[in-house]
Amino acid sequence: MSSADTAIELSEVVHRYGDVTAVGPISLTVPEGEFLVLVGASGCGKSTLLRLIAGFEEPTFGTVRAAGEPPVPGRGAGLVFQQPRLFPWRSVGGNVALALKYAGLPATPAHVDALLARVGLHDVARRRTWQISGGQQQRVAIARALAVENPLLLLDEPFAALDALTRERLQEDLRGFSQGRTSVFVTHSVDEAVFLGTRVVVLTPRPGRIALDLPIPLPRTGITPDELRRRPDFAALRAEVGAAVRTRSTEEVPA
Ligand SMILES: Nc1ncnc2c1ncn2[C@@H]1O[C@H](COP(=O)(O)OP(=O)(O)OP(=O)(O)O)[C@@H](O)[C@H]1O
Repeated sequence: MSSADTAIELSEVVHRYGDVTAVGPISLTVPEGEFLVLVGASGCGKSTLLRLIAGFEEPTFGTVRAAGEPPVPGRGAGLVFQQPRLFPWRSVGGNVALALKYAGLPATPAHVDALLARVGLHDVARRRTWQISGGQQQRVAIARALAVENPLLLLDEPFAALDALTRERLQEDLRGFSQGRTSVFVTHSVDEAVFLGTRVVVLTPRPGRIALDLPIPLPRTGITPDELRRRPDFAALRAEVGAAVRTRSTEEVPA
């Protein structure tokens, strides 16, 4: 693969917090346009890996490259967390406008409206963030992440705090928002991983290493979520990922 096709490259990455080795060694190449999902037991280092890719952490050993360069926090990547982390003193549109400004882009009402329309929020730009639902707040967080031009989307359990129906709807829509972009998504949910990912990586318990690296060759268009979930190959992939998560969760891996 040429480096032009590589969005993210981790080479022999180890990350330690003091004496605790949280991650690694991990080597991983993520091609452009891939939707990579990281799954694993609590504390196995998924968020640490995402923070390394975002440039919020520096690896103790090894190298991390995003678009061929060491990642710079706040540049080139849009982040979405479990909590929407919106500014309550700003309107919905004001939150998106701030992200556009921060990305060095014009924060005109037309730009803001276009981003909100992309995440299905056509008519809430003037509302305060507490006047919209939790699912809508998370859509604003996604719009804000999409404000960066051609962003790498880094999502850390973004739907974990939502009710099941809202979560399903957002999963479905995220498949659309992320089309043509590179995404890395962290979750505990095996079903969510197989539904969203074009590739699923299961991590071992701490220190997080790759236990399973599985391509997900399921159709992404022209099929309803219900049809997709009813396919035998969806069930088979879910079983394979589930087995890897359970196996690795019960083994003792020394720190
Ligand atoms: N800032 C920190 N200082 C010290 N230890 C940390 C720090 N952040 C994370 N850790 C430890 O590193 C390990 C990996 O944490 P991390 O949050 O990356 O795991 P995770 O897989 O995302 O967990 P969860 O699924 O519970 O969110 C854990 O043992 C955690 O306690």
